[in-house]
Amino acid sequence: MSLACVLVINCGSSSMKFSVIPQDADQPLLSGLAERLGIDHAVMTFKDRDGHKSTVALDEASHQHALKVLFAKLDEQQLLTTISAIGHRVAHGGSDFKRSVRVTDDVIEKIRALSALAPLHNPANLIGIEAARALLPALPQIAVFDTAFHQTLSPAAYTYAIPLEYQQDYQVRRYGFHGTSHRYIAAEALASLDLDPADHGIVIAHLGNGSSLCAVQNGASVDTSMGMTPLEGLVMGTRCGDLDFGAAAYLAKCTGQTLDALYKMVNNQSGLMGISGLSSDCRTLQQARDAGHERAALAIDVMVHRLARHIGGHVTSLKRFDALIFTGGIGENSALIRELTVQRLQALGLVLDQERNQQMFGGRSGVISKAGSTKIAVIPTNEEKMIAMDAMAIAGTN
Ligand SMILES: Nc1ncnc2c1ncn2[C@@H]1O[C@H](COP(=O)(O)OP(=O)(O)O)[C@@H](O)[C@H]1O
Ligand SMILES: CC(=O)OP(=O)(O)O
Ligand SMILES: [Mg+2]
Repeated sequence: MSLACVLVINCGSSSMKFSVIPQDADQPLLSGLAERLGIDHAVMTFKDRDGHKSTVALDEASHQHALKVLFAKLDEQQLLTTISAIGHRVAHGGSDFKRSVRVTDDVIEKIRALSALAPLHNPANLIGIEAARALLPALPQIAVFDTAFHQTLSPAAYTYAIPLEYQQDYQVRRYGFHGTSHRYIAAEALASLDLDPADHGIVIAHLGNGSSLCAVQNGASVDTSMGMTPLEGLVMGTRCGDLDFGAAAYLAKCTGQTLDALYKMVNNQSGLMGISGLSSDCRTLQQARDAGHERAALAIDVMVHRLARHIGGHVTSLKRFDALIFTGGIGENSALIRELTVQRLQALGLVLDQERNQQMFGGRSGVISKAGSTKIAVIPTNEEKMIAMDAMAIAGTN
């Protein structure tokens, strides 16, 4: 085994995920997560190649400090010298970035300029890039954008129906997110579902804390549910997804809240959390629903209703419909959400195999539809692997 590894860094608003991936193997040598950054009681969890976990408290709840602790750990485990490139997840690449790129001063400035379009994500991504640059200045850094895979959307799919000047002057349009995950799943599906590379159509449901759908025609994204920001579309952990702008304007008038306050409300206090009043976590809500918690049950119903409705919409953006694929923490693990969703899709010819559905969790992959149905499958996503592959390709050729 060659020792060359890619360090993958995914800085979220309050977390930092990382993974050390060898060039010639799938399994990370070390991976983990720093949580509660910017809040308090921040902790960092490491998982070694055998799956053993250890957790340390962070003295300082910042991304910079979390990166320092990570680099100290890499040094202690003699992994630091194996790293030959660093790959970063960047949420918003706007119209500037159609593919992954090597980070330069100019790239950093463009990512900074796009921060207004992804205020929860891009500033955190930049902290990761700048801290890694300061700590390991000699290594090539590669930015991998959530938006890049959706650059194939047609104007019909990305244009909002407001005066076109706003798109021309302010780049207000649909960009879409989770593209690294959708790209990975689209490639995996080709082989595992035996699709014709030149003639296929699939809908991917990436359901995690943030959730989005993607319609993929012959390997290219043709439609997606997230918009100019990662707020639009499906019901998520704390994000409301689609909301009538009229309702927001009415609320602003009735409650006297500013636009900023309402923007925080729809991003941070809505979705599953807002409806249930209990939690943003799907697992917690499923347990509460089983115990008779009415608002938890309503939150799940609303999420599933929106999901099925959008899947139907995304099918209309395809020329043919070969498969519905579930991925992400909820999509990969929740037999209940998959069952409730597919129940609503009978008109599309989707029929679930109950037994197979129940067996699909914890990283398993397979078809969960009955014979004769349009295929339904679960495929675990791997954004880190995709980021590592891009980083290796770009670092190796530059
Ligand atoms: N067994 C499970 N059943 C239902 N939901 C689950 C299960 N395991 C994880 N989830 C849900 O997955 C979501 C997190 O998804 P994930 O993709 O890991 O998040 P992130 O977007 O932060 O990467 C949470 O809502 C969590 O409750
Ligand atoms: C873009 C987005 O929603 O990302 P996440 O799922 O990490 O919040
Ligand atoms: Mg996610």
